[in-house]
Amino acid sequence: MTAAVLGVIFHISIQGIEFERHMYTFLAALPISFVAFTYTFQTTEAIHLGEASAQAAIILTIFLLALLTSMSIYRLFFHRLHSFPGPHFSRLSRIYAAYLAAKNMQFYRELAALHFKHGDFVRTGPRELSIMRPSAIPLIFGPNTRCRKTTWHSQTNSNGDKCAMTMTRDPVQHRLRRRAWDRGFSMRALGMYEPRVKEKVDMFVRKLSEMAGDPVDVTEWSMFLAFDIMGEVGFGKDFGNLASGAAHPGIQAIHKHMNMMGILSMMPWLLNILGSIPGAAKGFASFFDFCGTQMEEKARGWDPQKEPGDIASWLVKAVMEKDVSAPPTKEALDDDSRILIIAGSDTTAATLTFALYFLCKHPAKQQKLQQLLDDAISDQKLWTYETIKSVSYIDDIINETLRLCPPLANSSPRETPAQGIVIDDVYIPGGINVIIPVRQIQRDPRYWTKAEDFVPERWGEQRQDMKTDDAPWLPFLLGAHSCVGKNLAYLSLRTSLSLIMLNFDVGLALEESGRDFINGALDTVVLMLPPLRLVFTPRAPGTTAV
Ligand code: HEM
Repeated sequence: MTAAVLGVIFHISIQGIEFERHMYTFLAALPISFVAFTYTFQTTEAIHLGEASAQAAIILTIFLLALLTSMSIYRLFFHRLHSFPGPHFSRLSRIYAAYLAAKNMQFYRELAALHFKHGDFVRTGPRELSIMRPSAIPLIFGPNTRCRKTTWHSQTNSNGDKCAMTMTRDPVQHRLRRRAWDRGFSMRALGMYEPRVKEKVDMFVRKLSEMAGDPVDVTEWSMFLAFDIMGEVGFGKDFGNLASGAAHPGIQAIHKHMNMMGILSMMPWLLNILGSIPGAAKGFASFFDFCGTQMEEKARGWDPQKEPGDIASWLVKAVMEKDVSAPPTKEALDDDSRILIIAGSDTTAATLTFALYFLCKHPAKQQKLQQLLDDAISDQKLWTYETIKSVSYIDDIINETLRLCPPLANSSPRETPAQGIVIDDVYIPGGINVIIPVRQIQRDPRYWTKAEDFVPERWGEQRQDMKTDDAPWLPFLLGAHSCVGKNLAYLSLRTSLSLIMLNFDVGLALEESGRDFINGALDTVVLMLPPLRLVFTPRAPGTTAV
C-alpha cells in the first residue's frame, strides 16, 4: 500500500519538472533500490536472500505500477491537452509516435493522415501537438516568439556547454554562438567559397559526361557532390567522394544509423540515455571520430595571420581568440563539426535530386530553363555565378522543389511558454511541445493553388495570381534558429542546376518510372531518398552553350 501511495506521490512531484532529462538517473536508481531493499529486508527481518529479493521486487513493481497507472489516468483524462484530438495511444506515451515513425519510416505521411482525420491540431504525444495553421508559424518560430527549444534538443547532451550551437536551448547562448557561424556564412566568406563550389560541380559534370547515356543513380551522386562541397567549404578538405565514386566511410557510418535516429528522435530521452551508456552509441563512433579529427587538424593548422578559408576555421578562430561566440568546450566544438556535415550535405543533396526528378517529369520546364540559361550565357567559358544568379527561374525551381519536398519534412519541436499561446482562437497551454508539419502545410490546398503540382512559375510571373506570398513556406524555418547555411545551399544548387542544364538533357532511365523514388523517401530527421536512375545526354551542338 505504501509503495502504491509513493508511486502516486512521485508522479505528482515530478509534474513541474522536465522529467525526461532525469530518466537515466531514474532508471539507474531502480536496480540500486532493488539491491538496497533486498539488503534491508535481509538484515532487518532476518530472512534469506531469495525471500528478501522477492519482497523487494514486489515493492518496486507496485511502486512502478502505481506510477504508470497514475500517469496514464492523468494523461488520458486530466492532462491540459485532453481536449485535443489524436490517436488514443499517443495520449499515453510517445512510444506510439515512435511506432508510427518506425512503421514505414515515413512519419510525414502518418502525420498527414492524422491531420486529415483529426483536423489542424493533433495530439501526437502526451504533451505533443502538431499544428497545421499558418498563423502558428510566427508565434512558434518568429523573431519575437516566447517558445523555446525542448528535450528533443537535449538528445545528444543536455548540457548546453557540451552540445552543438543548434542544440543549445538557452536563447542567449544560442545567439552568441550563432555569431561564430554567421561569420562563416557572410557574403565575403561566400564569395571565397564560390569558385571552390564551382570546381566541385565541374568535376561532377565531368563524371556525368563519362557516364553519359548510361543510367546514373542521382541520389548517390548528388550525395557525393554535396559531401565534397561540404568537405571543401566546411573543412577545406577533399572528402574524395566524386573522385572515387564511392561514399566516404564517415558518411556511410552516419547513413547506416539514420533510421534509428528517425525513430528514436520521437523519444529524445531514450537517445539521451543511450548516449549516456558507455558503448551504446558505438555505431556512430567512426563518424564522431572522423568529425573530431577534422576539428583537431583545423586547430593544429591554425594560423592567426590568415583569414579563415572554411566554416570550421571560423569556429576554431572563435575558440583560439576566446571570443564570446566560441563553442565553450571541446565536446561542443566536435558536435558543431557533426552538425556542419549533416546539416549541409543531406539537405542540399536531397534538394538537387528532387529538383532533377521534377525537371525530368516536366520536360517543358527543363527546356524553358535551358533556353533561359542559353540566353544568359552564350559561351560556357563565360559562366559566372553573377550571371546565372540573374536567371531567376533557377530559384523558382529550387523554391518549388523545397515546397513539395522539404528535406526536413517536419519542424523540430518548440515548447510553449508557461502562460501558453493562442493560435487563431485556440488556446495552447504552457509546457507543450509543438511542431509544424512543414511538408503538409506546404501542400495544403487551402493556401496553395494547384497544391500538389510542380509549378515553378508560382514563384515568378504567377506570383500574384497564385498568392504565393500569402502561403506558408518554411523549408529553412525562420527566426533566430533558421538555417544558417541557406545562402550556401542556394549557391550550391544554382551552380549545380545551371551547369547540369547547360550541358545535358536529363531524362528518366528506361526502367525508371520515378514512382518508388517519389513515394519512398524515408523520414530520418533529414529525408533519405531511394535511388533515382537518370540518363544524362550531352546537349546537341547548337543547343548547348559549351
Ligand atoms: C536545401 C538545403 C537546406 C535546407 C532545406 C535546410 C534546412 C534547415 C532547417 C529547416 C533548419 C532548422 C532546423 C531546426 O532547428 O528545426 C536548418 C538549420 C541549420 N542549417 Fe540548414 N538547410 C539546408 C542547407 C544547409 C547548409 C548547406 C548548411 C551548411 C552547413 C546548413 C546548416 C544549418 C545549421 C548549422 C543549422 C542550425 C541553425 C541554428 O540552429 O541556428 N544548412 N536548416
